Formats: sequence, C-alpha cells, structure tokens
Amino acid sequence: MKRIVRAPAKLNLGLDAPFVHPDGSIEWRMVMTSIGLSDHLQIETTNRHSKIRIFSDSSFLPNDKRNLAYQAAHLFLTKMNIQTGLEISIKKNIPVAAGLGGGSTDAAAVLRTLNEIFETGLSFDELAQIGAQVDSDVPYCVFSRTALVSGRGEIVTPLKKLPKMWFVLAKPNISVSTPRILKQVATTPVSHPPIDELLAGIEDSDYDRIAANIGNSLECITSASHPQIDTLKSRLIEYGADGSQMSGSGPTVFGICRTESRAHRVYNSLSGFCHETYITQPECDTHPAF
Ligand SMILES: C[C@@](CO)(OP(=O)(O)O)[C@H](O)COP(=O)(O)OP(=O)(O)OC[C@H]1O[C@@H](n2ccc(N)nc2=O)[C@H](O)[C@@H]1O
Ligand SMILES: Nc1ncnc2c1ncn2[C@@H]1O[C@H](COP(=O)(O)OP(=O)(O)O)[C@@H](O)[C@H]1O
Repeated sequence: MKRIVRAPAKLNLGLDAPFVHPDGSIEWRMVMTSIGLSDHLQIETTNRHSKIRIFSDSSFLPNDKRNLAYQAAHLFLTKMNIQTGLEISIKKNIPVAAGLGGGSTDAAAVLRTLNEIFETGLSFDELAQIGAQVDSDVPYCVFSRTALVSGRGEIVTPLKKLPKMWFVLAKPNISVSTPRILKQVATTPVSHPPIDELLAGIEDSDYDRIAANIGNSLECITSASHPQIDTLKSRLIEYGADGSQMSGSGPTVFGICRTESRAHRVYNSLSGFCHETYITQPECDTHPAF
C-alpha cells in the first residue's frame, strides 16, 4: 500500500522555558502553530524486503536510523508487532535544523500514516505518546494544529484556529545546534514571554493582541552567538511586519503580517537581504492530508 502525505512545518508563536527539571530536561510552555511550508512523504509497504528504507532529495539528511522518520516507523511497527518492509521517500521543502520541526513533523506524518495503512485505530494522543520517544516536538506535530504545548512537549492542548494572517520566514545561512542552545537554558537568565496574553489574543481571535505578544525565551541565547537573528528581526519590522521573532532554537526568524499584500512587500524587501525566505500562512486547522 502507498500513501502520499504532507508534513507541515511548525512555528513557535510563543516559547517559554519556565524551569529546568532536576534531570536536566526543560519544562516547556509553548504556543505552536503549523504552516503551509511542508515536506511531502511517500510511504509504501513492500514485501520485497523486511527493512525500513529512507530516501530523500536532501543531501543534508541521514537516511538511516538517525532519520526521525525511520525512528517513528521503527517504534510504531515494533509496538504494533507488525512485520513489513517499508520505503519512505521524503521530498524535503522544510529547511533542515532551522527551528521549524522538519524532522519532528516527518516523524509525526509517518505515525499518522502507518496508523491509517494498518488500520490500528490509535488516537492522536496515543500516536503522540509514541512520538514523544523520538523528539519533544513530535507530539505537537501529530496534531499539527495551533496548540499550547507543555511538559517536555508531551502535553498538547489544541487551541482555537488562528485569525487570518501571513508569515514571512527568513532562514539565515548559519547552523544552530539545538543541544548547545538548550544546555545553556539552565545557566542563562532568560526572559519569559507573555504566553497568557498570547493565549487570550488567540481565544479572542484578536490579530493585534497576538502580534503584540509573540515571544521566545531562547532568542537571547541563540542571538548572543548569532547576531544575524536580531538584524533579521529588525529588518522584518522595518519592512512592515507587525511582529517578528525566532522560531524554536533558531535560526529561522519570522515576521507576522495581517494581509497578503503586506506580506509580499516584506518578502520582496527581505529577499535581497536573506536568500532563503518563505511566505506562508497558518495550516488550515484540519489534520494535514495531501
Ligand atoms: C526548541 C524547540 C522548541 O519547539 O524547537 P526546535 O528548535 O527543536 O525546532 C524544541 O522543543 C526542541 O525540541 P527537541 O529538539 O525535540 O528537544 P529535545 O529532544 O528535548 O532535546 C534536543 C536535544 O537537545 C539535548 N538537550 C535537551 C535539553 C537540555 N537541557 N540539554 C540538552 O543537551 C537533548 O539531549 C537532545 O539531543
Ligand atoms: N526527516 C528529517 N528531517 C529533517 N531533519 C532530520 C530528519 N531526520 C533527522 N534529522 C536531523 O534532525 C536534526 C534536527 O532537524 P530539524 O528537525 O529539521 O530541526 P529543528 O528541530 O531545528 O526544527 C538535524 O540535525 C537533522 O539532520
């Protein structure tokens, strides 16, 4: 059997790290949404072999057990005691290691799709529990709809659909190590963004309140070693975005715009400054199908 599915990227509209647990893991309080920028996965069962084979059009991706899509498939087949060969082909549109959850969303797409192919009837909460063993963003990506994410990423509380808005993304040509950023949370005084204000804005479908209350605790850590983050943020505002910030541990920075025409103006102005730019919208809040 074969399925072709989309795996949407995620953005952190709000990211707070209230505290670090004694075991070193971080307690998250994040408002995340999914966007049109997506990977495309072809997932096919086969009896030609009994392995999980990963193919991708990106030379940046591991195609062995280091690939998060592989890890999700292996966990699912083992848990459900299913013997089959599997071939997963990834058309990579989401920049890798960019703070956009590219690996996590591929893993989540594999879990949703295998659940459909084998008619195992697991709930999204059950799929998210499997996904939590891969990476802390996979539980959110199983739902891939605007949500409050807390705990170690395993508590996903769906929120109201966002009001109409546009995002302009800029991925600077720098690589950020998530582990190196997260290691510093315990020892760096970080700001705590107004997550409750952001939640109230979403509840009231109030674009202005949302745009005024985005924030990311990790920004000060990543931008300390990558000043391009602050430069991009300022440029997005200067070119007309109503708010701007880094997604996840970076380096992608996004601007938020009320209208498509404003977004195109910001995108065109930015393209001359940053070569990897994207214009996109929140994913329609139904589960991603192709
Ligand atoms: C920061 C966020 C926010 O959405 O976005 P991304 O930048 O990844 O997109 C993610 O939650 C992030 O999720 P994720 O990358 O899964 O974090 P984790 O799995 O907890 O940790 C990622 C890596 O950092 C390491 N790690 C984590 C916490 C910590 N205090 N020290 C670490 O060294 C972990 O061992 C792991 O190798
Ligand atoms: N399917 C995948 N897509 C993207 N990255 C992957 C995938 N599988 C494993 N990785 C690895 O996971 C790391 C995190 O990638 P990604 O999830 O894109 O970043 P981020 O967590 O910053 O959004 C990268 O080092 C990448 O090599």
